[in-house]
Amino acid sequence: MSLSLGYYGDTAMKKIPGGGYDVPEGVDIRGRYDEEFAKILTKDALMFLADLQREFRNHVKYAMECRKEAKMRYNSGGLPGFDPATKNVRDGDWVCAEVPPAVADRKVEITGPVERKMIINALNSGAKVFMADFEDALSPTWENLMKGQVNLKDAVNGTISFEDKARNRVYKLNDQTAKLFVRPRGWHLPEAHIFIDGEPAIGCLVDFGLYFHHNHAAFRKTQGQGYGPFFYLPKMENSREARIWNNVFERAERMAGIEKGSIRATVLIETLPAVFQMDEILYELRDHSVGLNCGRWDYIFSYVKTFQAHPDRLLPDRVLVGMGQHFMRSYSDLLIRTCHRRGVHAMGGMAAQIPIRDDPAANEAALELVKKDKLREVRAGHDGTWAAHPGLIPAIMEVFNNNMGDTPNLIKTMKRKDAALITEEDLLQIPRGVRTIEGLRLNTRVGIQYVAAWLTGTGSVPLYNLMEDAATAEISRVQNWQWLKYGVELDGDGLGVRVTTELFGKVVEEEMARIEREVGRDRFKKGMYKEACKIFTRQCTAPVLDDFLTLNAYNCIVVHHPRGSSKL
Ligand SMILES: CC(=O)SCCNC(=O)CCNC(=O)[C@H](O)C(C)(C)COP(=O)(O)OP(=O)(O)OC[C@H]1O[C@@H](n2cnc3c(N)ncnc32)[C@H](O)[C@@H]1OP(=O)(O)O
Ligand SMILES: O=CC(=O)O
Ligand SMILES: [Mg+2]
Repeated sequence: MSLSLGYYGDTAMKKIPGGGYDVPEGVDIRGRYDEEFAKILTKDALMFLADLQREFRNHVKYAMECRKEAKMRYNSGGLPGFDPATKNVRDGDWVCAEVPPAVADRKVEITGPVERKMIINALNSGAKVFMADFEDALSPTWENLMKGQVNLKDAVNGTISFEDKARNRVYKLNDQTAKLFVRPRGWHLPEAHIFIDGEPAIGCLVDFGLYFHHNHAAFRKTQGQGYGPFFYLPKMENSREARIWNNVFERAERMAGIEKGSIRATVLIETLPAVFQMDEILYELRDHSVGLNCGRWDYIFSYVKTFQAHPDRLLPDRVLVGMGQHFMRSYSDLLIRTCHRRGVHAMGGMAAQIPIRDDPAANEAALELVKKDKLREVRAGHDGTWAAHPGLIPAIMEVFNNNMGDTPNLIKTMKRKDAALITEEDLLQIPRGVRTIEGLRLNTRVGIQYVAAWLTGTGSVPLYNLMEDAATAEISRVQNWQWLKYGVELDGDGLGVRVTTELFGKVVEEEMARIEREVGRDRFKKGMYKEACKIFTRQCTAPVLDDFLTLNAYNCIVVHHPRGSSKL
C-alpha cells in the first residue's frame, strides 16, 4: 500500500495539494476534481470526516481484528452462538426509544443505488421508505460516490430533477414521497480517494459523514418531523461494531447541536454471527434504533463464509437456499420476536424477482413468488419489507395492507413468544437440497457478469430475471469456492461428477462462451467480461477465501488523479 500524500509526479499536471479541493490539515483528495463534488467536499465537511476518522479509526481497527479472531475460531471448528457474557442483556427488560412518528409505517420499502433517476423513481414509487444504497447495490467508484452525495443533497432539498433527453422526459419529485434512509458501506471497506493522516478514509464514515453534514438540518425539517437523518447499517458481526455506530451518531449529534436520539438506524442482520447478537446490537443502539432487517442474501453468504472450514456444512444449489429452509425461517422468527420485545420494527428482506416485461406468464409466476414470500413475512409478524423494483410495490403493499389491517406496524400486537424457544441448533441447521452442475454453471455465469458490471460502475443488475447485487453475487462466489475446496460431488442431476479445478476450468470456458452469445459479440468485447472472469476465477480457486469480493476487486475501480498515480 502506498501512502504518498497529495503531490503527484506529473510536472505537466503541477502539484496540487488536496487534489484541487480546499482541504483541512491532514486530508488529501485523490479523486477527480469537479465543481459539483467541491460543493460536497467543503472544508467544513472534510473537517467533520477527519474528526470522525481520528476519533474512531482505532475502534474500527480493533473491531476488524476481532472479526479475524472470530474467523480463526470458526476455522478451528468453533461454532457461533449466544455469548454467555451478555446473557443479562438478552434477559433484561429494557426497550429501545419510541419509534419516530415519521417512520411508524414502513410497510413497503424500496431500495436502489444512489443514481439520480432511480432516486427520483424510488421516492415517487409509492413505497413508504426508500433506502438509498452505497452498499450492495452500488459499485463504489469515485464518480458514483460523489454524484450519489450530490443527488441525495438535491433529493433532501426537494430540488432533484433528471432529464432523459433520448426519451424527452423530465423526472421530478411528486408531492408525496417515500421517507429517505441511507445505507453507508460496511465497516470493512476503505475509501481510497480520500486520505486522512496518510491512510485511506473509512468508507462508511465518508458516506455517513458527508450525507449527515449536508442534510441533517433540512431532513429533520422537511422529512423527519424533527427526527433524522435515518440510516440502514450493513454487515455487522458483533455488537461492538454497533457501539461504534452509536458513538458516531452521538458525536454527529453533538457536532450539529441536535438532540441525542435524533439520528435513527435500522441494522441489517445479515451475518451469521450477528443473529446471536440481536439483543446486544439493539441495546447498544437503543437511543438510535428503528429496528432490524433480515438481510437474507448476505446472511446466506455469511453462512458459507463462517463455515468455510466445515465440510459437513456445505450448501445445496444457491436457488434452493430460500426462506423455507429451517435456519432461515428461525432467523426471521427470532428477529421478529427480538424487535417487538424491544419496541422496534422487524423488517423483512428482499425477494430477488423483478418484473419480466417480455413474457406475461413468467411475469405472473414471478409476481406470485414475490406475493407468497411477502405473505409469509407479514403472517410471521414482519412490520414491512423490501421491494427491488417499483413494479412490485402495489402487489406487496396489498399483501401487507390486507394482513395488517389499519395499524402502521405490528410492534405491539405480534409478540411471537413462541420464537423464544429458538435454539442455536435451529439457527445453524444445515440447509437441505441437492447440488448440481447447473448450480455450478449458474454461479459462474452470474458471478462473472456481476463482476463485469461492477467493474464498469454498476452495482445492481437484472440477470436471468432476477435482481443481482454484491450480496447475491457473493453467494455464487463462495459457493463455488467451497465446492472446489472440498471437491464436492454434484449428484443432484444424477451425474455424480466431482468439482475439480479441471471441471471448473471447463465450466468457466463454456459459460464465457454462453455469456458472449447472450450479450452479443460487440457488447462482450467492449465490456469487462474477460477481466471479470479472471477476478472471479481467481477468487473461486484461491487457497484462502477472500473475505469480500468487492474488497478484493476494489483496486480495479480506484482512479487516482492524475491518472496512474498510486492506488492502495
Ligand atoms: C441484497 C440486497 O442488498 S437488496 C438491496 C440492494 N439491491 C438493490 O437495491 C437493487 C434494486 N433494484 C435495481 O437496482 C433494479 O431494479 C435492477 C437493476 C434489478 C433492474 O433495473 P432495470 O433494469 O432498470 O429495470 P427496468 O428496466 O424494469 O426498470 C423500469 C423502470 O423502473 C426503474 N427502477 C427499477 N428498479 C428501481 C429501483 N429499485 N428504484 C427506483 N427505480 C427503479 C428504472 O429506473 C426504470 O425507470 P424508467 O422507466 O423511468 O426508465
Ligand atoms: O442487504 C441485504 C441482503 O439481503 O444482503
Ligand atoms: Mg446485504
